[in-house]
Amino acid sequence: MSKENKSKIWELEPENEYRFELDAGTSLAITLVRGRAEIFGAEMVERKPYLFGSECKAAVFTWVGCTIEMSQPSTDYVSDETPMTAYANLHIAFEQMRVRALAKIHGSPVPEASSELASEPPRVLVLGPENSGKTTICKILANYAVRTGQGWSPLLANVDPNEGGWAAPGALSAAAIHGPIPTYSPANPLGFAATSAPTTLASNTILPLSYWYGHPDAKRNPLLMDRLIRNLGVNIQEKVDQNPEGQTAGIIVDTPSSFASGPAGGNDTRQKLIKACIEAFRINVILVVGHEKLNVEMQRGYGSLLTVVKIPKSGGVVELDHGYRERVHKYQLHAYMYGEVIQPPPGIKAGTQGGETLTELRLAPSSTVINFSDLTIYRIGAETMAPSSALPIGAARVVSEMQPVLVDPSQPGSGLLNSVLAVLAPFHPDENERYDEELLDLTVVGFVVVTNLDVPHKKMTVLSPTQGSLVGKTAIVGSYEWQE
Ligand SMILES: Nc1ncnc2c1ncn2[C@@H]1O[C@H](COP(=O)(O)OP(=O)(O)OP(=O)(O)O)[C@@H](O)[C@H]1O
Repeated sequence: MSKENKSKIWELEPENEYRFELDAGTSLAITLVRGRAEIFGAEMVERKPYLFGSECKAAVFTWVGCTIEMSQPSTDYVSDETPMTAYANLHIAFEQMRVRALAKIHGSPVPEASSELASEPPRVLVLGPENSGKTTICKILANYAVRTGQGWSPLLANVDPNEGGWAAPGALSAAAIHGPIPTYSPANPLGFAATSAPTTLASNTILPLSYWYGHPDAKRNPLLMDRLIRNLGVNIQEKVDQNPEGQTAGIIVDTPSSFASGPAGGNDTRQKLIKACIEAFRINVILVVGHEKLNVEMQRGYGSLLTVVKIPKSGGVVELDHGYRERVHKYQLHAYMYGEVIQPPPGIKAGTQGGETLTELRLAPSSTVINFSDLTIYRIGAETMAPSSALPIGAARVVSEMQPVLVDPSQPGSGLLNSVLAVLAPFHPDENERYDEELLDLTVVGFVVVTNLDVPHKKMTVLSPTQGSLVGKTAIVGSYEWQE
């Protein structure tokens, strides 16, 4: 049998979903042969092979029925039980909020609404336990909004540092979504970002705003999480104030699963972080994915101020274990540096990744040797091996959670080798506007990885996706490491 003959045709009934999971090192191509279909809300174009790789797990859903053809997947099945109707109804409710919000700004008659809240742009917080499909729901809702043809560009904010989003894992970020978000690899879960390759843009590139938290677990440094969430909120609010009309599409916020699990009660860390999100993004709708206790807790805490809706979890969501998540972080950093080009499976000649042709997605990072003194590196809050002279005057060895501590690359145990560093935007040019913790409020301009430390010569080698000079720049190191 020729390799081409291994492809398989599936006929999907209306409202059915074809689900698949790929093993490491394999790729898959799916072609829509007839009918209409979508991948997490992004419509497929007929007769175009869509490639998937890097252990992608996803689904092709159809409202009206379709025929799809695919090359050999690892695990696959069709389900006729999906929560898509519930998600579509949510989208319709949000759409009405957008239309009313826009009418209000234009001074046009506002269609009847049951409450004052319903005439505001939807500002949605998605909460749920691990593997409940939160990120996927955010993607579906954003994709349905851009698909309406009304010109909406909803903001998508990712406050789950474990997710990666458009930047490196460890970042919190937000971006305006102008076109459908493709799903083809967990290395780019929220679509193509321009952060690593401003000159090699895919047509549907996203320009995110990012802050660096630096660790996978939101509870490791809740004070820093709180501050960065509020920074994102302030930044977004500035944009809303400049262009209220452009922001009627609203915002959708994806959260870490740790926000959903833990003891109830107002003083709990996760409660504080949920509150930080609600305040920072001026949330008016909370979606709780398949979690009765959390739903009741949110109803009690916020039900009188905003709308709390419990929504079903999809049976298709895959349980992701720790090993998989670590591999995904590697894929993400590799894709950040080199781009990601999925090799088509045997028999497929030309494929697309989320509708983009492959050649545009390959990058060439640069490896540069710099002096230790060229780049100033800090670690936030953690005790480091820095000499006491590097600590702020009067500070004891125990440092506060928010204290930026200078890292000396020449000290043994600096922890810099193979570390991911977030390079920050410059400090305020006016000395009088500077303040102690300004570092925490600077956005990320890019990421580099320390690939070699030459202590005797006080030099280090860094891998960077762009050629830009690092001299005089400031960077933060967290707990992420990467080796090719
Ligand atoms: N209907 C589906 N069919 C197949 N795979 C799916 C489906 N829905 C989600 N998935 C996959 O399941 C995995 C987990 O989903 P997702 O990332 O949305 O969950 P999450 O709740 O955000 O996870 P986390 O615990 O990281 O916060 C992802 O790989 C996603 O692509």
